[in-house]
Amino acid sequence: MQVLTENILTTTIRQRPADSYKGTYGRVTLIGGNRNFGGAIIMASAAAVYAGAGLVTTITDASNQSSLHARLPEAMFADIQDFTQTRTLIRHADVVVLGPGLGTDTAALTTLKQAFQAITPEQHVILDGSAITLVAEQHLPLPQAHIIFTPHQMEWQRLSGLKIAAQTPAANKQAAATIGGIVVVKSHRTQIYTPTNAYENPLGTPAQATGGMGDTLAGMIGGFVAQFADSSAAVCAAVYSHSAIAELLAQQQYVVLPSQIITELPHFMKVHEHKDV
Ligand SMILES: NC(=O)C1=CN([C@@H]2O[C@H](COP(=O)(O)OP(=O)(O)OC[C@H]3O[C@@H](n4cnc5c(N)ncnc54)[C@H](O)[C@@H]3O)[C@@H](O)[C@H]2O)[C@@H](O)CC1
Ligand SMILES: Nc1ncnc2c1ncn2[C@@H]1O[C@H](COP(=O)(O)OP(=O)(O)O)[C@@H](O)[C@H]1O
Ligand SMILES: [Mg+2]
Repeated sequence: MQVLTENILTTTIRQRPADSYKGTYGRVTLIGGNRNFGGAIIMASAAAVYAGAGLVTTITDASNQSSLHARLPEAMFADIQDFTQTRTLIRHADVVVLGPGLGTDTAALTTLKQAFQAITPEQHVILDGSAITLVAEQHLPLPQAHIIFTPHQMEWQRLSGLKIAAQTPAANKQAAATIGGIVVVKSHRTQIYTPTNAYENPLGTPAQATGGMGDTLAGMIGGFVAQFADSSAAVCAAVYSHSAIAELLAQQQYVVLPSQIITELPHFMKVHEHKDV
């Protein structure tokens, strides 16, 4: 298990080329947020925008539209019940983030199945929260794509069948290889399993133990993967940045809110971008 260092930031976060436009930095489509969990998809969407994704579209319950736009006018909105539009928006995306606040009822399951049908093999798909629970409980076949799972330990138990106490690095590595893709097993010391390597994030603080912290990470991963070519490095850099910002804020705060991490992200990325000398 390789322990991540600050090096992952400077090797991954590149200086923006002058000759570029929003299309250069990727289209991210996020799907989630039922009537009760609108905050989850808003935080994930904001994290993707603040991480630097070029274009962000949020597909969510119609009841979340005005809060999304009040909070994040940079994001476009689509109604989660409009499957034709959802299919088109997925087709046009480079990265799809599926699951924050989606819920696990019949409507959520239908949305997830429709989304899976629209996904194409070259796309990067981040499966988080409810999407992982539904895949595990409904034994859903996964679409062909570059899939990144971001389970917390209970979601990882549902997906891998490994009880939390049995989630050792060796067992996790084997389960991740069987499932395929990249797996981010979130805990107070998050581990990342890629097809070729395993990494441990040495950072993180209990000040992060608050609802929405994982939704925020899922959106950050979406934003990083949309911009940086090496997707394993992009995932590692997003995980490291999320915890590093939290640790910085926790020097002065008892609890760190997900939205504070989002606000701090553009400055943090500027400080740690690769400098051409
Ligand atoms: N503001 C919002 O709208 C929020 C929406 N959320 C959404 O709510 C849905 C359900 O997610 P939840 O994770 O709350 O519910 P889950 O039922 O999936 O998981 C929580 C359960 O897992 C257990 N658990 C064991 N180890 C854990 C660990 N290391 N981390 C977290 N839980 C652990 C908890 O004790 C609890 O019983 C997701 O779609 C999520 O995105 C949550 O993110 C909370 C905030
Ligand atoms: N004690 C802790 N130390 C370090 N990181 C933590 C701690 N508690 C939670 N986190 C981090 O917060 C996030 C929680 O994710 P998750 O449970 O999916 O949150 P939510 O679904 O509420 O957004 C993960 O990135 C996890 O690593
Ligand atoms: Mg979560």
